[in-house]
Amino acid sequence: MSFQRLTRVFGWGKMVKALYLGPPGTYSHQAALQQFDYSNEVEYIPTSSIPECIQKLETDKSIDYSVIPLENSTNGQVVFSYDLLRDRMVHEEGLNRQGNRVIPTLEVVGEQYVSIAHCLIATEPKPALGDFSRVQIYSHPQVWGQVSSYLQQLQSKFPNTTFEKIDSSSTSEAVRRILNCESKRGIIDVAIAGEVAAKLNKCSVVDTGINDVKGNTTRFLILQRRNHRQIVSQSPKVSLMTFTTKQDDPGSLVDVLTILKTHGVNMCSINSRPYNRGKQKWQYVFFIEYYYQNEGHDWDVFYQELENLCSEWCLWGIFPRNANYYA
Ligand SMILES: O=C(O)C(=O)C[C@]1(C(=O)O)C=C[C@@H](O)C=C1
Repeated sequence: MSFQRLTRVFGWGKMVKALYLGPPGTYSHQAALQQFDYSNEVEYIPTSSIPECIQKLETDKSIDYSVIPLENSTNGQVVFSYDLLRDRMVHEEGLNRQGNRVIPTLEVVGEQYVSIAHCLIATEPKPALGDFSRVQIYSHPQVWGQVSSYLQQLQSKFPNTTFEKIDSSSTSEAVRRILNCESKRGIIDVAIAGEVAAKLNKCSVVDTGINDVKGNTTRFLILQRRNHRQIVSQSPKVSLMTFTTKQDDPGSLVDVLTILKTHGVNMCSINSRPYNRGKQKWQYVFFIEYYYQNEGHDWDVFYQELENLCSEWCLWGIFPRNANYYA
């Protein structure tokens, strides 16, 4: 949605405030910039964690949007984000419920796709990694599954060096951390992040294009507080829904998915996350996305059939399919 349209939604001149996983230079930062056309009329506010992106949007009425990573094309779900949505359907106290339907405080209004080009980053231009007994590599935990081959190659290249992965709250935070590490004999601190994070922190890019898979892409969701105003868009629209099945009987999931089939609704993704309902283990919240064809479709009947088969269900939003989905 263009920034001009945003100002129409919010009234001319109101500064739009958008949260992202910071500090500046993260891929989440890139996603926020893409969403708002790099406009300098938007205040991009870094947070220290993905949960903070959601919690602040829910509680601070001055915040308009939040951008969170949802999944990566190489190593799948960003479980931190999935679990935030899951918990807002099944675990939150005082849920706003209408029957089995949960009406969350937030809604999904958009998506962004960011090309992930990881680099190995150091505080010096060409460190001789093999000269160190230990290389401490900092990055966001989601990154390790995107560079596993590269890390194996490093270990093969320097068999006498120990490579240790250290989780950071984000890729750009990882770069900041190596700037603040005190030097220890025989140990070097490096980070894996994007080139922008290296430049913003005046660090050196030691290796580029270290993703296991070329075209590595992370998908982000754009959320706002639910304002009941449906921002209609021309492009194909996608609905994101979470649900749990009433029964554990064989076919209970199929029965729910059959509702989509009988209504001719095209599902484009399905995921699940575990949750514990009381003492029962191995219960799942399902996440489905489907194309929202609203030409004269009787969605009320569709929702009523879901109501009959689901213990909880939650429509998180109907939002435009970003053209980069097809890239
Ligand atoms: O740390 C960042 O730069 C983020 O934006 C987070 C995140 C993620 O959680 O997946 C985003 C894109 C990449 O997959 C790596 C990390």
